[in-house]
Amino acid sequence: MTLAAEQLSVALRGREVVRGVSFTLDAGQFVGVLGPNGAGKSTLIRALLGLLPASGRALLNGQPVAALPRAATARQIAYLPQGQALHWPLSVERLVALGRLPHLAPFSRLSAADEAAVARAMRLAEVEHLAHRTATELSGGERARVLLARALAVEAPALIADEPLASLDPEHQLHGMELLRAQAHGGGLVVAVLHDLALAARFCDRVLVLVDGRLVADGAPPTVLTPALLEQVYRVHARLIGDPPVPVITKRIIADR
Ligand SMILES: Nc1ncnc2c1ncn2[C@@H]1O[C@H](COP(=O)(O)OP(=O)(O)OP(=O)(O)O)[C@@H](O)[C@H]1O
Repeated sequence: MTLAAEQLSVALRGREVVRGVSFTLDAGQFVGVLGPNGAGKSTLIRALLGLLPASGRALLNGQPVAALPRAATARQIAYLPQGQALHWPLSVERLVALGRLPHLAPFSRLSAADEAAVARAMRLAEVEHLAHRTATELSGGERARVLLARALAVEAPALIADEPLASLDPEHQLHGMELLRAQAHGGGLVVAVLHDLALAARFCDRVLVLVDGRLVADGAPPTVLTPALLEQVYRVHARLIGDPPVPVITKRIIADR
């Protein structure tokens, strides 16, 4: 499994928000996508998935994503969008089972293998105890973990998660990162948009940093997440602690006016 961007650019309402981004991501990697609010991370991901018109190319195993049938892409890449709202009062188990849709023929029922994938995903995401709850009645963090389970239930070779840690408590953030890393190190490709730099440094194999739509850094966290880069990118001071080094944000840089 490889996922690549070749000079990928996206304009929204006439403004270029992703600008000439190129990289190749391989199976076995846990890749963090970092950058300030509005940098273009979600837009880049949606363009990679072929969900937005873009110039340049997004390539899945060397094939242009834009030319692939949507169902084929959905079987290859599970997508967990940012902050998804739930509208239907489905049980959690049925919501997670929606992750199997890309594998099902129209109007067909879940096979035993589909049921097993749903059970596996719920176990991995530690949401089995929520199975019979109504999804619209979950807390924000519970909902986030159930939606992660739905993405895991796809059992796709790649998983792209847009801010999967948002609204998770510290224990579940750690569990989420362990789970995503295990998926990658088990042979998958995992890409996650993250704002927690310390967790990205601890868990990711590689980080991509976007600023104003451009890819400004790409590499292993210790080489990328230096205090100098964090000053430039996020306008914060940071200290590195531990080995491997993990950045701790200490204060904002207030520009002189
Ligand atoms: N539908 C849209 N129409 C016009 N502009 C948009 C649209 N969606 C996003 N944008 C703009 O594109 C830029 C990039 O947005 P994007 O959501 O990709 O950023 P992001 O890096 O994911 O941010 P965040 O960390 O805040 O989630 C932002 O300036 C945003 O306001």
